Amino acid sequence: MKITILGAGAWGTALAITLAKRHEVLLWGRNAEAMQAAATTRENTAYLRGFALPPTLQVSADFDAAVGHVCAEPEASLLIVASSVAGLRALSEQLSAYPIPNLVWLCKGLEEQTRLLPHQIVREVMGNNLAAGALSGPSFAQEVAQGLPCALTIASTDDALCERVVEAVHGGNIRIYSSDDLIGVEIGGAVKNILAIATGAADGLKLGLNARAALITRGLAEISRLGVALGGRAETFMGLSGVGDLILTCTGDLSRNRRVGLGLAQNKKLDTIVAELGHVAEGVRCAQAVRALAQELKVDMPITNAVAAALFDGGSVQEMVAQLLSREAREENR
Ligand SMILES: NC(=O)C1=CN([C@@H]2O[C@H](COP(=O)(O)OP(=O)(O)OC[C@H]3O[C@@H](n4cnc5c(N)ncnc54)[C@H](O)[C@@H]3O)[C@@H](O)[C@H]2O)C=CC1
Ligand SMILES: O=C(CO)COP(=O)(O)O
Repeated sequence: MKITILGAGAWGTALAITLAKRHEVLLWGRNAEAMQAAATTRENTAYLRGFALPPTLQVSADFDAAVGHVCAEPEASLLIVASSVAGLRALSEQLSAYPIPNLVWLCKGLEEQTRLLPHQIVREVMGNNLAAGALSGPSFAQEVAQGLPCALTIASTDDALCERVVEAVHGGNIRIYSSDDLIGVEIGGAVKNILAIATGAADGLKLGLNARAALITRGLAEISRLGVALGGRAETFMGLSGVGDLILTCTGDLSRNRRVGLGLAQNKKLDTIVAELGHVAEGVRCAQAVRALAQELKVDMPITNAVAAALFDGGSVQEMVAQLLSREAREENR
């Protein structure tokens, strides 16, 4: 199969390395100099240092050639957008000029200004008729690049697209499950990043494993409440893109979002933490949007609110913890 991956960040590069073992893969990045260097040194030093790009993997900064790679054979190709949420709209607009056969995106979050989920951005720009979906689930780029086992969910209402993604990605050490609950899968992927910031902060403050378990569990309740209010299905949040990715991101030190929380606990400034990461932390970008959406829908999301306050309202993580602990007692399942 011919596969183009648009976006040569950590995740796009890791997936390209993996899929190039089985398919004709082209990895596109917008920085021509960096792509030229990656093509020559066979390493993406800016985003995924230490992992060799397979000799068969094509690397390019030529957008037209990258999209042409998959448009020529629509029956045997897949286009994957691996940018951050912030880049999805611009890339969708660029793609509108091409006869795209099918499209998958990997980003997790809400668009900051519009509060839209990735599938809503794609539909707004490219219309409803495109075969499209989100590939999500617990998947640290570095582990996937190493070839370690991983399970993901492809979410789309288009069965043929799900089959195409299974054909392209399932196999070796990667398992792909399908779901038609796009809202549920995308809400799980977006909100877990905010909860990973909270858990990183709690761990950084050395609040203990009990606190960590409580945050993850009550975080799952927040994801589920918001997701159901938006039309997602409760069972989705018990799956890979819900509790699966939540556990990974809250507990794994490879998580950039968790590292934001750890940095806040050291009283570092948010700007400094983000600059040191060198990668996107989507939880920072969408915490305000999720807080506003929850308020609008009257969904109770105290952990999300506390994280947004610590990030943007001048609060400290110590205050965040105090605020959460001072809440009144309540029934667990309401
Ligand atoms: N790194 C990981 O382990 C995983 C990341 N994700 C998600 O995938 C998305 C990308 O993550 P990473 O690759 O890790 O981020 P990264 O920070 O390593 O790279 C971000 C990529 O997005 C590109 N980008 C940003 N704005 C763009 C624009 N306007 N036009 C074109 N490209 C643009 C950057 O050039 C870069 O290639 C995020 O939404 C992240 O939450 C999902 C699963 C795993
Ligand atoms: O989504 C991820 C793993 O599934 C990566 O999480 P971070 O963006 O926090 O590193």
